[in-house]
Amino acid sequence: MVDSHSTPLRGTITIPGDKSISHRSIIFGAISSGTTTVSHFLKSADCLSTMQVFRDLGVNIQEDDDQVQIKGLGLTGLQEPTVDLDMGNSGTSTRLISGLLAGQPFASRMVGDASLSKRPMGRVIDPLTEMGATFDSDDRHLPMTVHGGHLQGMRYRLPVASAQVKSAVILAALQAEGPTVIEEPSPSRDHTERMLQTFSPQSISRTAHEITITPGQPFAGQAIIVPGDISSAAFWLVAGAIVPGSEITIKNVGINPTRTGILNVLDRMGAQVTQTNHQDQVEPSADLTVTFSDLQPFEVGAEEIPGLVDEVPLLALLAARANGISKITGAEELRFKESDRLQVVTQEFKKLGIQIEELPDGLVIDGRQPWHLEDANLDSHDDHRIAMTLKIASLLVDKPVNIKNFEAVNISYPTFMTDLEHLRK
Ligand SMILES: O=C(O)C1=C[C@@H](OP(=O)(O)O)[C@@H](O)[C@H](O)C1
Ligand SMILES: C=C(OP(=O)(O)O)C(=O)O
Repeated sequence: MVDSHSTPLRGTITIPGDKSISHRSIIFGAISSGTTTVSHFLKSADCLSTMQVFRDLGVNIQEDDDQVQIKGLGLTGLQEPTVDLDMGNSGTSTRLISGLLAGQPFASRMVGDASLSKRPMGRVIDPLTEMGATFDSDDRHLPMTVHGGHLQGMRYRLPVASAQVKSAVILAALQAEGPTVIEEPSPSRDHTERMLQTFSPQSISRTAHEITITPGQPFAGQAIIVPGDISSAAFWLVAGAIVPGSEITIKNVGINPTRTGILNVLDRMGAQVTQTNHQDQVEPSADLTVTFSDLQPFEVGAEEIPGLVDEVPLLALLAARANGISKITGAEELRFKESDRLQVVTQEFKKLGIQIEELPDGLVIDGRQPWHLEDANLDSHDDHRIAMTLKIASLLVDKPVNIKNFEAVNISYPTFMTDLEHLRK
């Protein structure tokens, strides 16, 4: 697609529902008794993959605009699939559903697209095997068949701070014999824990560093309202902070503290972001308003990465507009996402003339150097977050640029361009 120099972004938008919470609402709805209704469900390709997988496991799911109704079958009511379970592009679907299927009395074969088939699955195969499931896989990648087993509870310390791995172990532990205790090296997003607390409060207890799962408890269907996705809001928070003259309000954004790392970094940079209209249901939310401001450089290290893991490409863009050298380290996990996001951000930002250096575990960016467009053919590498980051970057380029496979935005934010057009008016 072709773009030209942009005007300030001004106005108010309501962004789509949170991707992580939308996936989990289907999973917990499916394994509960009774009906679960989900409002403001994210109808993006990733969440539709999760929805189709549960239909293939025999669950009745009805859709009406952004409302979804799930008729739960309980933990023992899922049916053996007669087709391959297609996870599309979604790491979250694959890893969380692997945990659930690890305890089911049948075999399920999971497949995915080219990008997902390159992503590591050993991180769920190892703990789930330790609990009693068995896996056939292509060198610990998709396609992968999980043979559900009779699971035993265990004590497990996560080797990486990953909400997907933690959630896979939680979903398996609900079906195990005896309790499971999970220790986290540093806190990752806790949507699974909060949802479990809502659907089945007796199943979970937690302290600052440990989660204990008690199997065999009842699950009751719920009415879930999904807040806006802070990882989608982040594109507008960054756009508002870097495009001169901008002021953007984003309504009803999820501000779970395990997800708000981007707000902390913006604050340290001197960006102006205000919060109003706080709500607190299963997940806290607020309206966020950002205004253009001068930005100071920042440093982000390993301990902050889990709270902003999907926002690292956007942090690189913020750094490229800051008045100094910024450094991101401890981010090697970025190499295992839809693309190698450290390598791809470096490659694509260099085309914009941004001073960026790739580290084994991060990035160094000098925002003081003016940008010079060196190559107008940008490439999303089929990665939704790269596509949207490059689109926001292109707002500051006064020549047309192309973004190859921009359609990747459909993975998490199908209405991204509609919201951009609204803010440009
Ligand atoms: O649990 C989740 O919903 C997610 C966890 C994160 O992945 P990791 O668990 O691999 O860090 C994140 O990058 C992904 O977009 C969504
Ligand atoms: C990494 C992401 O998602 P997933 O792991 O579910 O593919 C993402 O949305 O940036």
